[in-house]
Amino acid sequence: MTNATTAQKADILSQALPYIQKYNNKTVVVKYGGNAMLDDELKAAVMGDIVLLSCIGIKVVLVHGGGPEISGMLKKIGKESKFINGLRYTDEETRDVAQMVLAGKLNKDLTAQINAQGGKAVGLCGVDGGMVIVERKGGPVDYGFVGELVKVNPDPITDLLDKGYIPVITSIGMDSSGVTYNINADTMACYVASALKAETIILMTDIRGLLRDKNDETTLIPSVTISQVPPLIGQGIVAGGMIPKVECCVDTLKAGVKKAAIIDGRIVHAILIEMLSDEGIGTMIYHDKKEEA
Ligand SMILES: Nc1ncnc2c1ncn2[C@@H]1O[C@H](COP(=O)(O)OP(=O)(O)O)[C@@H](O)[C@H]1O
Ligand SMILES: CC(=O)N[C@@H](CCC(=O)OP(=O)(O)O)C(=O)O
Repeated sequence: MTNATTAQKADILSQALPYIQKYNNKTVVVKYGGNAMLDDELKAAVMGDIVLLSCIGIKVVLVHGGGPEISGMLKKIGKESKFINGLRYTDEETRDVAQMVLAGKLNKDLTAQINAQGGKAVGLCGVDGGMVIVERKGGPVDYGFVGELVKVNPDPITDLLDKGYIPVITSIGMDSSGVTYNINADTMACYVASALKAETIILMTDIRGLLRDKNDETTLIPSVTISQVPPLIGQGIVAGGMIPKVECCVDTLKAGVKKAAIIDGRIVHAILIEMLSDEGIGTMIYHDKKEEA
């Protein structure tokens, strides 16, 4: 589009009007993380898109992870990362590293980038304002200091949104006695979007979307319904880090979020294409009966 004439640019802008109207004053949760967050140029473009969405009256909440950066820091201190079902096994030292990397480094870097591009961002994690209360994740597998939801207090987020700020939230929570926990960032995005009853949740990742064969990008599944998800996991088609993503989409839809999509964060302006055009990219997850909310 660099060679577009002024008239073409005006035309594209005017085509975005219905979408701008559709999302005006609505809450949209964007999850960003993984390898899609490692490229500085791409990261700056994503933060620019977030600022743009905020400027056109959309209440954007950015939830971010930083798994590769946590793994990198653990490696520096001589610790190997271990994942079970897409979740990091988090001993106490790993929890401390995750907290430092996510809440200390990445949250402030992303907040700074948005502010530098003219946005008004405030960086938080689930501990701030007692926003995300969790307990140690139960079940047959011990994940260590991985948190599972007890409750979300969305007030700090809605207060910021009402004042025109962009909340930038990372995936550390606390229990009722003040112990902090590591949370998968997709799961955190689900907690936040569900509590806010957001219009849409968009998960940006480093792959085209949900694939029938994860090694073949031509096998993109453009849409699935909630009831099609468990068999996809059961048959091993959805595995690893894709599990918390699809589960996040299903849980948010069940909580009343209208639209959930997994999109390719490596595509420049992927969020704008997804939100402000008819060109759905990636995979959309729907309710079984309602094709489009
Ligand atoms: N069916 C599938 N379709 C797409 N990706 C899949 C699938 N099953 C497993 N994956 C893996 O899930 C990864 C995305 O999860 P993850 O690496 O945790 O993302 P992020 O770091 O962006 O949160 C993909 O890169 C891919 O390797
Ligand atoms: C429990 C758990 O797995 N926590 C994640 C939190 C970060 C994350 O999810 O980051 P991405 O979105 O970049 O993958 C972790 O430690 O890697």
